Order: sequence, then C-alpha cells, then structure tokens
Amino acid sequence: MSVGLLHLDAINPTLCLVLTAAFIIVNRLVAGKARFLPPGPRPLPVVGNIFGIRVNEPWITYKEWAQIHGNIVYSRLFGQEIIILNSEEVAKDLLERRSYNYSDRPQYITTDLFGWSFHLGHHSYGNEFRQKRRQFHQAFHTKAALKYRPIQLRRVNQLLVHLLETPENYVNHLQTLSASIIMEVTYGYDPAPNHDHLVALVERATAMFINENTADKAIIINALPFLQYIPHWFPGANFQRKALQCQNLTAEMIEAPFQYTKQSIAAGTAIPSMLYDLFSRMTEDDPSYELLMKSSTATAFSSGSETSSSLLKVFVLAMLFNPDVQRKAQLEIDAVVGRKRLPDFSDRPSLPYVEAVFRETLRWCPVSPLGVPHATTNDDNFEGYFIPKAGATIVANIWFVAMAQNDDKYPEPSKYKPERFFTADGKLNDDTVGFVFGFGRRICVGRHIADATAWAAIVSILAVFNVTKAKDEHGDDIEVIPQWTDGVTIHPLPFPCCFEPRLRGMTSVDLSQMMQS
Ligand code: HEM
Repeated sequence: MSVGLLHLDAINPTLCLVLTAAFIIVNRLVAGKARFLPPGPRPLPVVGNIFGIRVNEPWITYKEWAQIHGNIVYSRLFGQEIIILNSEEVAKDLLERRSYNYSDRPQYITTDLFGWSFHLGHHSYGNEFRQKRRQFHQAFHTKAALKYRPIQLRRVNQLLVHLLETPENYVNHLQTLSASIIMEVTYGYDPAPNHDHLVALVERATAMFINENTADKAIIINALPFLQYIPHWFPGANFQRKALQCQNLTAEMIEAPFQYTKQSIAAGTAIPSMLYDLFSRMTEDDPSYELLMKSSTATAFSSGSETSSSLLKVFVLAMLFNPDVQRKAQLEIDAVVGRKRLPDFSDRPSLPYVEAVFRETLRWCPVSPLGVPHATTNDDNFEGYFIPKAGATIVANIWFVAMAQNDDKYPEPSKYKPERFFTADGKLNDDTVGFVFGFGRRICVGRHIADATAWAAIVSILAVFNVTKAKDEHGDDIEVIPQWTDGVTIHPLPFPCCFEPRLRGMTSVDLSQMMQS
C-alpha cells in the first residue's frame, strides 16, 4: 500500500473525491494547453496532409494555408510534423532568437542513399556541423569574401564577351559564370567555357539528387524505412537504381576536383582558393581533416552554382518585362561611371537605384522559396502554441514572406518595383531582403560570395546591354509567358530574348577597351 493512499484513508472520502477530480481536470487543462498545436489543415489518419500538398510547388499550398490559418501553421505528412512559418517576424523569433533550439535539420534516409550526407546543409546540429561551418566561415565571412572580388570581376568580363559573341546562348553563359566563379573560389580550378568535365559532373550529380530525391519520396521512405533495403536489381526498384547512380556520381564529384587542387599544390602551381587555405592550415597528415576538407569544398561547389545562376535568370526576365526600370538603372550608371569603362565594386555605394534593382530581384522571385528546413531539438512553447521536439520540421516560408499579399511591407508584391526600397526622402531604406538567405545559425554561408557575384553581373549587363524581346521572322516581338522550374531552387525556364549592345555596332575590341579603362 502506498503512503498516498494511507494518507487519503485518513480524511473525508467526499473531499477526497472532489480533490481527485479537481486534480485530474487541472492536469488535463495544463497538459491540453501545453499541447495546443498551431492551427492547420485537418490531417487524414496515417498519411496526414500528403494529398493536400502540391508536391512540386509546396509554397503555393503553404500560401493558401497561411491565408486560412495565419503566420504559424501545423501540418503532418505521415509521421513527420511540419510547422510552417509565414512571417519574417515569427521566423526571426524562432530561428534566430531561439536558435539554440531551432538549428537542427530533419534527417532523411534518402540523403544517405543518394550519397549526399557529406553536405553541410544536411548535417545535424553537432560537432561535425560546427567544424565545417567554421571552415566555411574562415573562407567566406564578410572580409574573407573580399579577396575573391578580382576573380568575380574577371569572370563577369568573360560573361560580357560571351554575351556579345553568342547572345542566344545566354542561359549557358549565366550558368558558366556562376559555376566558374565557385570552382575557382573553391578549388582554384579554371573550367573550360563549354562542356567542362567537372562542371558537368556537379551539374549531373546535383540535378539527380534534387530531381529524383523529391520531398514526397524522402518522407515516404522515412515513414516506411524497410523500403531502403529493396536491392537496386529488384524489378521496379527504379528509385534504388537512381540512388545508386547518384551515389557514384557524387563520390566522383567530391573526389575529382579535390585531387586536382592537391596535385596543383604538390606541383607548386595552385592559386589561392578555399581548399588551398584549408590545406595551409593543416599541421600534419590527418585523414579525418582531409575528409572534412573534401566535404566542405564539395558543399560549396554544389550549393553555389545553381542558386547564383537562377538569380541572374530572374534578373534577365525582370529586365525584359520592365524596360523603364532598365533604362533608369542605365542612366544612373552612365551618370556615375560614364560609358567608357565598366563599373566595379567601388562604384556600388554611388549606385542606389542599381542596388534597389538587385534587392528587388532577390525579392520578386526568391530562388530558394522554402530555404532549407530547420528542425527542433526540444519541445517549445510559442505564443501559446506547443512546438514538438524530436525533429519536427520547421519551414521558413521565404516565398510567402516576399510575396505576402496582405503585407504592408511589399504592396503589390507581384510587381517588379525597385522604388519600394527607397524612403519618402529618396534614400535607400535598410531592407536588404536578407531573409532570402535564411535565418539564424543555419543562414546561407555563401551569401557574401553570392551577393558580390550577382551584383557584379547585374551592373555589368546593365552597363553594356539592353535586354529586349527577341523578334520573330516578321520582325515582331516574341511575347514571353514565364514558366518556372520547381524544386528546392527555382528559376524561369529558358525564354527567348536579345542582348543588344548599348553602343551600336560594339565589337569585342570596344568591349575589351572598356574593360581595360
Ligand atoms: C543567390 C544565391 C543564394 C541563395 C538565395 C541562397 C539561399 C540559401 C538558403 C535560403 C539557405 C538555407 C538557410 C537556412 O537554413 O535558414 C542556404 C543554405 C546554404 N547555402 Fe546558400 N544561397 C545562395 C548561394 C550560396 C552560395 C554561393 C554558396 C556557397 C559558396 C551557398 C552555400 C550554402 C550552404 C553550405 C548552406 C547550408 C548552411 C547550413 O546548413 O548551415 N549558398 N542558402
């Protein structure tokens, strides 16, 4: 017999009953309050909200949910709890102000199956994450990123030459620009302008990982983990075959450029790069440090290319549809820089309208619409809602923050209007649209490199070319109806357009004179 019952026996039985009932009620109320989950769409048993989601463009579904349920929405896909944050303020409250609890990442079995667990963006919040994040910080923090500017300007000059020579291949040229910058910054490797072996390798491995390992498949395999053991030779096991193929490609993507730099260092021909710096910090032969270096550099290389070129494709589309904006930015460049030389980074503070064009491009179509999901480490309570632990997925709905229809911050959000970044007295405001690079301890580590690459490309294209509509065989404008890719990173599908030199009849000699002035 317990001490409690002995004690109860000793007092009035009615009072006992009342006290017990009261205890149960209060207990339930407290527990109920603590587990008051954020509002959200009603889930089906077992599968949750899987049928209500547009799998390829979840941000569209999330927008509809946000309009019904508000700034914080709870949903469930199989056993996976997903909390969507639909306002910048709420995202900052949780992911930044409580970053100690919101800096983990949800773990998916498929990341491993596809060979992508090397990537910093997938790491749990632990020691390996911290070590790698430190390596990135050393290479790419605000000041360290400055040393890569000459590379960025040189590569942007090459872009201008390519656009002058073969403007119809502009999509390819934009991709080459971002791939070549990130390859040189990371490995000191100078890729060929077309069909470079290493660039092709990273493009194939990344595309395969993103296109085949979609969120729905990742969640289903997490819910039914036995599926991962189906062998790749089993009839119908297409997913497993693709995973194996991707694993092999990815292993080569990690190894080949690493060996290139290692051999260049041994031969004394290496040029400064992230990997070169990491090698120079290595005090003795340490295989675990070498593994860290390999995965950090492969992370940089595979994250940096697609995002930056996507942003530039968005810029070209925006210019095509907004000739007045283009003209205004060009007049500013002409007034500050003149027509004889190209702008460089020292001109940036004197070009506020170009700055606003850059910010509006980041906002108008956030190329990473849902960022990378965070995960919780512990239970939490926020504004009366219970946020569960054990890896609840936390999605910052960057797309909705940028495009929120009801938000005073960006009125008429679907319009491309750089003017929104100016105060009433004509000064640039302090909104740098930083949220497109994510939040808190997991904020994008490459943002300073990305910022400089995109700004340099935007200002240089504006200085040299008019982006105009392409003409059909009758000389009429070809109208463009934008179509978008889906996935983790989005961008407009290729569309016809012209890059007309602003200097009529410009030759490559004229262009190189501008570059040398
Ligand atoms: C326009 C260009 C870019 C955009 C819009 C972008 C956006 C983002 C976003 C939204 C995140 C998720 C942040 C979060 O979890 O809160 C992220 C993470 C990351 N980005 Fe970028 N990014 C860009 C360019 C780059 C470049 C150039 C690099 C490499 C040099 C890079 C490397 C990474 C890495 C490694 C992570 C994972 C960080 C972590 O998990 O701790 N990104 N990026």
